[in-house]
Amino acid sequence: FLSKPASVEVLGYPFSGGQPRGGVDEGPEALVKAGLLDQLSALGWEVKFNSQAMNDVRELAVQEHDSGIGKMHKPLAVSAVNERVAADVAAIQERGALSLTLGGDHSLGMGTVAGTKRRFPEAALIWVDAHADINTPLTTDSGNLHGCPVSFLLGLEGTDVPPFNVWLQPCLRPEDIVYIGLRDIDDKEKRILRELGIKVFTMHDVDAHGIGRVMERVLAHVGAARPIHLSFDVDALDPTVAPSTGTPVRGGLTFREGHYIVEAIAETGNLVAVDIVEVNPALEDEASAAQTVAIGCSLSRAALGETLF
Ligand SMILES: N[C@@H](CSCCS(N)(=O)=O)C(=O)O
Ligand SMILES: [Mn+2]
Ligand SMILES: [Mn+2]
Ligand SMILES: [Mn+2]
Repeated sequence: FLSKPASVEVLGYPFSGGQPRGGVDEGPEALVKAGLLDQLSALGWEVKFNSQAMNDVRELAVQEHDSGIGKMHKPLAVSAVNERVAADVAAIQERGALSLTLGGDHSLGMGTVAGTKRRFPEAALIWVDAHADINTPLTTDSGNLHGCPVSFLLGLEGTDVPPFNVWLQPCLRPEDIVYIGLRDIDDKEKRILRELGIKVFTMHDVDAHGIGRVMERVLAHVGAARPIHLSFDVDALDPTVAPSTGTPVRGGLTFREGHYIVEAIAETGNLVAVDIVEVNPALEDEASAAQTVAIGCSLSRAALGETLF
């Protein structure tokens, strides 16, 4: 699906409005400072970094009178930022490049996936996460919109609200999405997942079958000839592996399981978009932050084809 020679356009969105913890907006800068762009060039990719988008989002993130609509926190900021994200990602893919989005919190998935779906309506979505991020404005308890992007993409009840519905139309079908790594799902989210028959591989499945078999099943569900959007929340990894993230949950993916997921997807040659989100360099100690940033870089390299041999 990508024109050759392969070029990757990197978007860094310093956005934290989908959740309450400061620092996740420092994720993009930390990943770039760690040398990610040079690392991707070293893999042979033509790399472009959109620093203008990074600065624009800092402004879009500040919205007046952004007190919640219903229970939602900062809906105006989340909507304004993601409207821009969708346009940026779609434009990158119109140019035949792969889009790599560095977060920032996972509410950015609303924009990145909407952008991919404009260019590739048939795209599949692989959501690697400890959480399902499928709460709606009506089911959320926290009001944090980083727990809701998938419901907006599906157009579930309660998501057809301004300002989101000004720019976002439902663009994802339940059969388009596959989850890997789930282990902290709210009761109302479980009901949604079951009612929609969404494909879910929890940590229990990873334990039972091993990551190799799980990926065979994930890719069989996706199908061999479909563009793939990978949205990777680093909290899918075990907190001992990626400690600096806002909502850590014990019992996560090992370093190798996380990388194998990405390697197996990269191997298909069908990857058109990657999100690496929820890296929060302000959390825990400096060593933990450096470790988490380094893993964000290595997952990005794996997505762009870096292999062990
Ligand atoms: N389900 C919870 C937690 S959501 C965690 C969001 S993320 N993007 O996975 O960190 C909620 O809705 O607040
Ligand atoms: Mn998430
Ligand atoms: Mn998560
Ligand atoms: Mn999180």
